[in-house]
Amino acid sequence: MTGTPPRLEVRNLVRRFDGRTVVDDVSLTIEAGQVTCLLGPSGCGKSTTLRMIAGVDMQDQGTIHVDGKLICDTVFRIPPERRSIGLMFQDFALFPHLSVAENIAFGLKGAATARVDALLERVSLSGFGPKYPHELSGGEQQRVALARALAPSPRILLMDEPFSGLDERLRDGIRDDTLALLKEEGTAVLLVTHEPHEAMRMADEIALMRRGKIVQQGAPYNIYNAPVDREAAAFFSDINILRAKVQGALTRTPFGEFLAPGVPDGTEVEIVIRPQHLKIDFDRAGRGPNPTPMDGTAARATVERARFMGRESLVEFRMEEGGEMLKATVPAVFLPKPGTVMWLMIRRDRCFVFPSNG
Ligand SMILES: Nc1ncnc2c1ncn2[C@@H]1O[C@H](COP(=O)(O)OP(=O)(O)OP(=O)(O)O)[C@@H](O)[C@H]1O
Repeated sequence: MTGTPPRLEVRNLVRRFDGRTVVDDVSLTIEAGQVTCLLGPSGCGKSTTLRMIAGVDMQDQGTIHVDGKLICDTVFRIPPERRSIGLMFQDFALFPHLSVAENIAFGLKGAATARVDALLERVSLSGFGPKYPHELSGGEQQRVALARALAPSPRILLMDEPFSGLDERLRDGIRDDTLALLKEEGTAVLLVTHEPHEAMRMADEIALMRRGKIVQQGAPYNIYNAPVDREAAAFFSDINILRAKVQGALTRTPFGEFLAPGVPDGTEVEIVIRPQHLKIDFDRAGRGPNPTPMDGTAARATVERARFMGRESLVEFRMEEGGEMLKATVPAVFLPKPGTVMWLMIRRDRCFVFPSNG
């Protein structure tokens, strides 16, 4: 790799309000042309992190660098308007008394017409320049806000829940269009969201945040398929949990043994299984499918409930051994009658074993 510094580098940011640590030692780097999603539940400190990077709030500890240059520590501080950082918020915050063209030109110096026209065309709003924000639909306002944020070609764009004000059915299309434009512009983007689906759709990298800390960071595939703990797994989908005790670095379940290396004997562990990783097979006169190394042992279970969810069916089973309830999703119409005996297997490579949190 070349020695080019990252576009944005945040090191060890801490922010306290009334003695409570709301952002707790957050570090992040974002490269040019990369979209990073700061993902976490409401109140975990995402917006506060963004506000410090924007310069509208100040950290109690830590540093922020852009292209290797210090823009803020606890003593030195470049004001927000000189950071070359663009902002886009949930409510779009367009100036109501300015036309669309004036809104987009707002952060530009000198002759701006060519850039405004090019951006209007790029967001499919050619001819909308003289209109006013109140004359636009939510989706059109979003595109104007995006064009305005990108007009001065900021080094970094910070986006705080930029799609949450939009009609659910329009959101995915708008997300895709927005992503395409962000990639063309080559800006480094930090996007705050509480929606895993949005992060999976938009992000090159996800930083998963919880109670002020980044608990895991990586490509969406890795975050989904190698979660650091049960909470991280549960943030992305419904999960099933099987509890079992460890004996000799192994734990026994109805689905066979699982490795639990380094876990002391007698410790309770949780085996986490996503509903789509349960495989269902029919009972053949009391016999089930033969075990494979990938799927391990099959276990008998009885259907308790089956519901059609539109894209998939959700089937709830009670395990014969142990009596635990497990949910399975099937990508089709599959509605077995309650009481039906079936066999379940699990994708062993997609299960996670974590020490029990009690
Ligand atoms: N100026 C402030 N004074 C006191 N407490 C604050 C202030 N700003 C934020 N907080 C608190 O800090 C915590 C984190 O807030 P923040 O807005 O960063 O979370 P968030 O993850 O962005 O959540 P949301 O998505 O709900 O906005 C919250 O408990 C909030 O009440």
